[in-house]
Amino acid sequence: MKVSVVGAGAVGASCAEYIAIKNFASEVVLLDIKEGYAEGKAMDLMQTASLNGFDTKITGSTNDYSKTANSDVCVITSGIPRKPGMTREELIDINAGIVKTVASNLLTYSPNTILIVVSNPMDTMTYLVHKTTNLPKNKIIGMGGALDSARFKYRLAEALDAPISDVDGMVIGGHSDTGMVPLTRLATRNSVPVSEFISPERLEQVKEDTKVGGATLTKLLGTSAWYAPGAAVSAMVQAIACDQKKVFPCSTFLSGEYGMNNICLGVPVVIGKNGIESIVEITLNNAEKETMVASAEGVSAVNDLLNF
Ligand SMILES: NC(=O)c1ccc[n+]([C@@H]2O[C@H](COP(=O)([O-])OP(=O)(O)OC[C@H]3O[C@@H](n4cnc5c(N)ncnc54)[C@H](O)[C@@H]3O)[C@@H](O)[C@H]2O)c1
Ligand SMILES: O=C(O)C[C@H](O)C(=O)O
Repeated sequence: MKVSVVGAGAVGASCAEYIAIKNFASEVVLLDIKEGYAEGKAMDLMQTASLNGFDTKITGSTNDYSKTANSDVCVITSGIPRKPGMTREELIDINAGIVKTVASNLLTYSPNTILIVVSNPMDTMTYLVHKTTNLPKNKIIGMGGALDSARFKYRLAEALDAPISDVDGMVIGGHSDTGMVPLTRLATRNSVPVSEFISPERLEQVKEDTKVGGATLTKLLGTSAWYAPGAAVSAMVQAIACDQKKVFPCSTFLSGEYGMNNICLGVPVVIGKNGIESIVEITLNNAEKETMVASAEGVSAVNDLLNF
């Protein structure tokens, strides 16, 4: 399995590191536009190999896409991150141009690859890749829900004073401060609904803390987060590499599923060797459906700002 990661910044390097540490890929190519940067990150990471016990070969490239040729999976993390006080949507002008060019360059050398889109505003960037490439929809996957769900579980565990491994939960909808839909009704502690353990008010707080998870970290760090984003991408790449057929909420192009069309939005999907193997349509209650519709309206409004 060969994986290329474009953007050797905070998220790209973290993603490469987690992929290597999990030791399922033979090769990871890091590519960045900044001279020498990806080569430096790759060398630094390779010098952890004997310490961390992995055999994955990590190499770096300054904008030479021939090095990414025949990648099974490509990850797009290139672009600018937000600063405190900004929304992800404010990144659209700069990142749309970068994502469009990067996707096209990657596909020149790896026409059959599976593309994972990370750059923000992620649902709109995923939609842009759909509209500007010929890749089938199962091969374009937006990463947001896996990260948001990990943050949801962190907040649930905190509220329940439980180990994170005891809780389960999922966030669907748009990857934005207002568009996320944490499915509190379906969250469980060891198969028991979390509402058995905490009050409705505390559960509402968990939901709100989850939705602003990225903004909270951006305020603390001065730029957006990278460890959990990198781990989330690596889990998705592993699911493809090992044909795990795991369910992750991912941004995918909807053609009627969940009553939506012509939009990329976070819904549960099965991830395996073909990328998105299937979209899982779960039964939502009316309140959840309404929140999903509002979330989709928010993403569509941002999509409308794209100039293809
Ligand atoms: N979807 C998610 O859940 C999620 C999570 C975290 C970050 N993000 C997004 O990922 C992106 C990257 O975040 P980061 O913290 O790694 O930023 P960063 O600034 O640390 O890294 C971005 C890298 O992209 C490179 N780059 C810019 N233009 C390029 C081009 N045309 N070709 C190749 N490389 C190019 C830059 O040189 C830089 O090294 C941001 O848009 C951020 O908002 C998304
Ligand atoms: O919050 C951000 O801007 C980056 C990313 O989308 C995240 O959720 O960490």
